[in-house]
Amino acid sequence: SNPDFETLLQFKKSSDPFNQTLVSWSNSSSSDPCSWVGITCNNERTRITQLVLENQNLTGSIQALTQLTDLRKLSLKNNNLSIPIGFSFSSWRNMKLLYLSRNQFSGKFPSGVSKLHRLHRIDLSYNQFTGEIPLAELIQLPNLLTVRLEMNSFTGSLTGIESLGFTSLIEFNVSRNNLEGQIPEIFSSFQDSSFVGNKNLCGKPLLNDCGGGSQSGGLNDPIPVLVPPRPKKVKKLSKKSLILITVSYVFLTVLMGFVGFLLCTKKFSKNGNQSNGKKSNEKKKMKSSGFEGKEEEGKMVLFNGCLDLSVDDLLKSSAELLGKGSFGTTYKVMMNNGVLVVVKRIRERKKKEIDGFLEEIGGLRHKNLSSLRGYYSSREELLLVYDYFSNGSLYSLLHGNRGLGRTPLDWVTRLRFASGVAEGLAFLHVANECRLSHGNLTSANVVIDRESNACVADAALCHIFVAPANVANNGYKAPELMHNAHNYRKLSQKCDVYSFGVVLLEILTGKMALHEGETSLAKWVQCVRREEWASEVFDFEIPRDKQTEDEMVCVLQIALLCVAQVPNDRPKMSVVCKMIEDVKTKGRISATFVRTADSPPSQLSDVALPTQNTSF
Ligand SMILES: Nc1ncnc2c1ncn2[C@@H]1O[C@H](COP(=O)(O)OP(=O)(O)OP(=O)(O)O)[C@@H](O)[C@H]1O
Repeated sequence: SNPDFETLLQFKKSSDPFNQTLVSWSNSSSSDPCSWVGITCNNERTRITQLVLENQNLTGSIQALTQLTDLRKLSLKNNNLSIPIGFSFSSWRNMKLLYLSRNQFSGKFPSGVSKLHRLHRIDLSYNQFTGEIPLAELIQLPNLLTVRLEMNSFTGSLTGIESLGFTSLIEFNVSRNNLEGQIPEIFSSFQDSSFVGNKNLCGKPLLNDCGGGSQSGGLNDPIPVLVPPRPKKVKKLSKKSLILITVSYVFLTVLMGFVGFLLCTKKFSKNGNQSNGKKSNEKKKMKSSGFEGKEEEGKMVLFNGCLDLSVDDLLKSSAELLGKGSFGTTYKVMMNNGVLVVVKRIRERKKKEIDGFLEEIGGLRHKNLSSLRGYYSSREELLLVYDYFSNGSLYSLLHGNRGLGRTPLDWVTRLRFASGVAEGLAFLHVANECRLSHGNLTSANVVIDRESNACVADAALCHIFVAPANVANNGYKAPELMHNAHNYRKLSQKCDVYSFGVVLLEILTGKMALHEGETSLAKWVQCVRREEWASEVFDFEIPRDKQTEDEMVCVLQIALLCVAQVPNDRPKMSVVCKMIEDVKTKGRISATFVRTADSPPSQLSDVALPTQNTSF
C-alpha cells in the first residue's frame, strides 16, 4: 500500500472540495494513486515522487503535502493555495524542484529551507510573502540553480553575504519587493532585472549608486598595467636628450620589427607553421626597455609559431587580471597589433636554470594543448606567454556564467571536451620520452578554443615552479599526494590520470571537485549506488534520452577507473582516449580496452558496482 494515499485525499478535501478538478483522485480502495492526474510514483509504486497541479484553481492549505517526504518535484503554480503560520519546508528533504509561484502564500519565508540539500530550483514568485529572505541559508545549498522570489513583499537587506557559498546559482530574482541597502558584489554579474522595483536597493547591477564611494571590481575599473613603473627619482630631461631618446626608440622599434619579420618569414619558408621540437625554436635576445632609464638585462625567447611580440609590447601593454593560480598571476594582454595573449607572471622558480626546460615545453604542439609561445626572463621577472582563449575555461562553462540566459552544456559538447582533454594529456604523457606530467590538471586549467576544442593549459609547469602548500586538497590531487603538499617525488602521470578522472566527474555531474568542508566529488561518486547514478550523479541540466544516458554511464565507468585509489589500478591516458573514442563512435566501451587497461580485467565492473550509499 502507498502511505501517501491518505495524504493526497486529505489534500484533495481542502483544495478541491467540490471535486471539480481532481476527479481521478478517488478514495475507493481499488484506486491506484500512481495513476491519478498530476502524480508520479517511484519505480516500486510505493511513494509519490512528483506532484504537478498547475493552473487548477485549487484552494486551501498545502500543509498536508508536507507528509509526502519522498517528493522530488512539487509544482503548484498559479492556484489559490495558502500556507498556515509557522509552515516549514523541512520534511521535503528529497525535494529538487519546488514551484509555488502565483498563489496566496503569505507570512514569513517558510523555515527549514536549509534542510533541502537536493534543491535545484525554488520559485515562490508572485505571492505575498513578507519578512526577510533567508539568503545565508539558501546559498549554502550545494545544488541550487534557481531562486525566484520576485513580486512579493520581502523586506530587509541582501548584505552580509560575501560569497555564493557552495551553490551553482544561475538564476536569481528578487525584483519588485521592498528590499533595501547595497547589493553585494557577488550579485553584480546578474542582470538588473533581478533587482529592479525595490525602492531602496542600490549598487551594481542597478544604476543607482549607494553613495559613499564607488564599488570596485566592476567593468569600468581601470585595467592595471602589467609592470607598473616603479616610483623612483624622475630626472627632468633636456629637450635635446628627449629628441635623442625618441629617435633611438623609434629606430630600435623599427629594427626589432624588421628582425622579427625576417625571422618569421624565414621560419615559414623553412618549416611551415606546425613543426615540433626544440631545434626550430627561435631565440631573440633583447634588452628590455627598462623603466626610468634603468637598463635591466632581460631575455625574450619566442618559440615556433610566428608570434609578433616584442619585449616592449609585453612590458608596456595594458593587462587585465584573469586570476591568481598556483604558480603566479595570469593576465590577458592586448598587444600593439591588437592580438590578445595570456601572460603568466611566475611567482617562484624551483630551479635556477629553466631555459632548457621551457624550450622543451615550448616545442610541444597539439590541438588539445595550450602552447607556450614564448617567455621573457630577467633577474626579477619571468613571464610566460600563451595564446588567449576567448571561450574561457571548462570550469567557467560548467560552474560559472551566472546570470539569466545561460545555455547549459549538452552531452555532445561535454563528451567532445572530455575527449579533447584526454587527447591533450595523452600527448603530453608520451612527448619528450614520457618524462612529462601535467601536475596540476583542473577544469580551470582546461581552456576552450574558438573551434570548441578543449585545450590543456599550464602543462608541466609543476616540474620547475613552486606551488604554495595550501593547494594540497583541491579535490583533484591523487590520494598519494594528499598528506604532503610537497610530495613531488610521488608526482607521476598516474596522478594526472586521477585528476583527469575528477574532471570527467565534473563534466558528468556539473558539481565542483570539492565543496569546502564536504567530501570530494570523487569520494562521493564512488559511494553512490549504480542504480542511483542516473538520478543522483548525472547533471540535472543535461537533456537526456536513453542513448545519452548509456553513454554517460560508460563515461562514468571510465572516470571511476581513473580515480582508483591505487596508482597502478588507473589506466594509461592512451587507453582512456581509446575508451572515450569508443563511447563517441559506438556508444559503449569495447571489452578489449577493459582488458588492455593496466588494471585487472575485473576492475571495470568492480568499480561500477560499489555497494555503499551515502548522500552528498
Ligand atoms: N590561455 C588562456 N586563455 C584564457 N583564459 C585562461 C588561459 N589560461 C588561463 N586562463 C584562465 O585564467 C584564470 C587564472 O589562471 P591561472 O592558471 O593563473 O589559475 P587557475 O588555473 O585558476 O589555478 P591553478 O594555477 O592553481 O590551476 C583561470 O580562470 C584560467 O581559466
